[in-house]
Amino acid sequence: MGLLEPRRRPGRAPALGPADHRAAGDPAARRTTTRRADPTHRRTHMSTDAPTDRRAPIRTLEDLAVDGKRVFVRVDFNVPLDGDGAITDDTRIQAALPTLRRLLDEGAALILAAHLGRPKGVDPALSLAPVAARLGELLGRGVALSPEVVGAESTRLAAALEPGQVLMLENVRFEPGETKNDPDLARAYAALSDGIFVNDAFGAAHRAHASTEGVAHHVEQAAAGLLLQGEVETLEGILADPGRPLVAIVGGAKVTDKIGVIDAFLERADTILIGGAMCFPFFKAQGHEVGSSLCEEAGVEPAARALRDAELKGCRLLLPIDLSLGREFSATTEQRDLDGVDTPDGWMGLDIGPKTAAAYREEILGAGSVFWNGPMGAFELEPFAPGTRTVAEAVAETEATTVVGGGDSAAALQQFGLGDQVTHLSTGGGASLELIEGKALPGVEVLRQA
Ligand SMILES: Nc1ncnc2c1ncn2[C@@H]1O[C@H](COP(=O)(O)OP(=O)(O)O)[C@@H](O)[C@H]1O
Ligand SMILES: O=C(OP(=O)(O)O)[C@H](O)COP(=O)(O)O
Repeated sequence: MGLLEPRRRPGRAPALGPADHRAAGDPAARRTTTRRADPTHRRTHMSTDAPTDRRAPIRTLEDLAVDGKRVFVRVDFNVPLDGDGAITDDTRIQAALPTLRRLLDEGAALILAAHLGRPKGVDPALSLAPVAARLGELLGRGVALSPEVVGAESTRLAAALEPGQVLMLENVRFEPGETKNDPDLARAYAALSDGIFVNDAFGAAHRAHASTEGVAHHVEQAAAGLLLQGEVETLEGILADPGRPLVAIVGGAKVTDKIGVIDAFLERADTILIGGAMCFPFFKAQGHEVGSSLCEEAGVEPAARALRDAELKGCRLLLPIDLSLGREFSATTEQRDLDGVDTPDGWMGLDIGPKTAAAYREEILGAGSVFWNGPMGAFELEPFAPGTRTVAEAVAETEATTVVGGGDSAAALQQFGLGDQVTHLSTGGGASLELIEGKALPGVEVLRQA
């Protein structure tokens, strides 16, 4: 995703859907094992190797005393802007409101820190001014913006704060020490507060930066905000104790970026549904023709290994059985359906076909829990949106617990007007994937109780 592009909810007895019957009798379904999803099935290793089992709990707002205190709050307000610098999607600002309102209601004054884009030094186009203005509207109170990140002016403005007031610092990435996790900068952040740090920036929790990780070492109290806490609990929950069957849908463009996620789900999921350009390295590994489809060469070997691992681990890894083809990556390109997956020369697969979409829909409707990351095709091109739309509608419709891991799948859900019909729509793309992979997120680890 581009820097300023959009960032982008009980289980039922899972009946075997028609897709199971069709696929079980149909070698073209390319499932690598024939084991059926069994709702009573719990892998024994589930309880032993969930990535977070051994970690201490995270400190939360319950652990803080903020009345009459100035609190340094890190939020992820990395929102998309249009060419005129106007915010086109304020989801991330809205998502932080419960934390901010609660701290204000408890008598705190807030010093907010956030990044926008990836500036190299000060860049007026990436000022947080429009964000401060929008936050002020949403909170119904003024939000002052310091013209700098740290320095005499920020110190003066922070010192003058009364309970209930909000000060936003300029884009923390205007300071070169931010992304280097410079301890002096981290100390300067802490000094603006009364020794209290709240991290609610889940989308940036995979970054060990001065305002996400470093500052926590220089305050007396550090805790997770409600958003970060909810994100971590939900994502860890779907790994540790998912409703069965657990169906993971992995799409998008690059296997190499998401092989860690596929590996994590090979250990835990009952079924993995592969879509998007992600399927072509799998097809290549199986000896199929991919035509001029986007097929990441470096993904072929990991895909072959994932196919072998799926057999070994008894995870159903399903690949498309039909495709929607175009001549080129364009909304106006010549289009045809392919019943099968051997893509002819001069054509590229730009979406899963209707049979695949219908089969994936049945898997999702029969799931106890669903995790989705990555679109099923080039959904931003209307002719190639139907596969992603069918999956999005099934994710919205299923009674399963549904977790969508940010990024383009979250954008797709919003595009189809279904963003509010899932159990959990993550505000973090990279952060949610790293957490699912079992990686430690620095911005979360630093909040664990000693
Ligand atoms: N078959 C395909 N061919 C080309 N591009 C595709 C195809 N399927 C999906 N894509 C592209 O993949 C991109 C999203 O991939 P990715 O960044 O991996 O997803 P996410 O942001 O959800 O992690 C979209 O821009 C979409 O156009
Ligand atoms: O938008 C973000 O990440 P995401 O695109 O992975 O959801 C976060 O604000 C982190 O931004 P960064 O990837 O510039 O550190």
